Amino acid sequence: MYVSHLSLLDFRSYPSVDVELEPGVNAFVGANGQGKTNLVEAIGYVATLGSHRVATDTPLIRAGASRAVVRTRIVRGDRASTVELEISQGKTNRARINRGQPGRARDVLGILRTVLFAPEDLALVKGDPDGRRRFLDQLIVLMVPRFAAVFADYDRVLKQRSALLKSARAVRRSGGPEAAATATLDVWDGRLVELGAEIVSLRLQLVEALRPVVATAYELVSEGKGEALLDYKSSSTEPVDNSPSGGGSGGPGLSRSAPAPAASGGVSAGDEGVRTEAFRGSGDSVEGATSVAWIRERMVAALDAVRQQELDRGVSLVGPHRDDLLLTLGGLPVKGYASHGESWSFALALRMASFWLLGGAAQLGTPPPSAPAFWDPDRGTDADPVLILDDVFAELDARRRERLAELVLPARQVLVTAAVPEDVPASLDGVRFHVEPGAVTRE
Ligand SMILES: Nc1ncnc2c1ncn2[C@@H]1O[C@H](COP(=O)(O)OP(=O)(O)OP(=O)(O)O)[C@@H](O)[C@H]1O
Repeated sequence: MYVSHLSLLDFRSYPSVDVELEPGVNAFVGANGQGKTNLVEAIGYVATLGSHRVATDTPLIRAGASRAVVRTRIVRGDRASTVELEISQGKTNRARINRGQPGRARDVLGILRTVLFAPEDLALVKGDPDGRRRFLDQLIVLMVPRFAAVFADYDRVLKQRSALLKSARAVRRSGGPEAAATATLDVWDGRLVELGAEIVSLRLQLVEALRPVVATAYELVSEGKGEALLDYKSSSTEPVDNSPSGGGSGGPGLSRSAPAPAASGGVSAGDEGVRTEAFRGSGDSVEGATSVAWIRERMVAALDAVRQQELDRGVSLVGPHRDDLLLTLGGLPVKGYASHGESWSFALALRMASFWLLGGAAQLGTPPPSAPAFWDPDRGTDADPVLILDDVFAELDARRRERLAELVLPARQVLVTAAVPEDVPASLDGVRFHVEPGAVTRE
């Protein structure tokens, strides 16, 4: 697929702009702060309904305006769709597809797929677990848009449950009775487990599918220096982390998980908890430990074990919001051990692997990787995502620049931003645009 037209109204620094794009490479070049990232951020927003730079929508609306509009034309095979998104201050965002009636923004998910590389990706490997959870969840929604509702429901339940825990703590501190709050807590626990187990299961399946692809991508990006491994660490089966940010190394408080059921091929979660690494290369044995029913069981037990701690602290300690994607290189954690260059290569490998998994591998002429079990990929119909490389080449040395350029070149469409023309590798030949405040001119 590719984006053939982008039109912005009051989005970031643009009062109004129209850009015709081509399949292949489109490079946006201009000095710092001219609005290059704003353009690709808008395209990424149409695919994910989120920005790679900010967590809320307000900064996306031009200062002084009350709403922003992003309109794109997306070509897939011999079909074209128009998607128009209205981002409003203090109101629900709306979407129009093919100039139809305005509807829910969420309905546009799945029409455009993008994989975006940006300097912010370094935080994906070096930062808090939150970014890595978002990486997994965003990829799941790109594959199966309807799961966006599961994530949204989980967030809502988590908020309600956490508020309840806080008020129970306050009642208790003032010497009041806790019984009413804990009875309501049981109801929220049911919803938390139901939705949480589904999310953990999806993530485990995705990690399983990503693992070999990330290893290959890392080998290609770094030219074979070290083995890149992924592993999923679940708070539902691991000891609870008592640190304020959560998701770090385990601390005391929760008994170790029981072995997986016989249906899982006898794989013991044991000291490893639900660590997908335990299932590497073990064929169908991963199914038992990724089954929603099995995870649900573990989550119920984990919640039971931490109930008192949760009431003491007023915080939800178990569930996918406390999990992490563990990244290791040559047996050592990336965070805290890997060099700057190695961390960068790992981040690039995660994005490259996402691109291949979403269908980009077809362009490379290599066999497509195995899809996660929850996804039935629609390969072969121009499904490969649009690749966005935002300010990435300036961060890489000459060899890795060429390496990355080689890998992305076969993609159906690549959008590149760079402050100076020399930052775009010569092999990425295509259309160039000059960007200056409020205007984008094709060269
Ligand atoms: N909501 C907004 N309203 C008005 N201007 C905004 C808004 N958000 C960002 N800007 C402006 O947009 C500009 C940044 O644009 P952008 O991040 O696209 O720059 P860039 O060309 O990618 O720069 P660099 O090369 O430094 O990464 C800044 O001048 C910033 O003040």
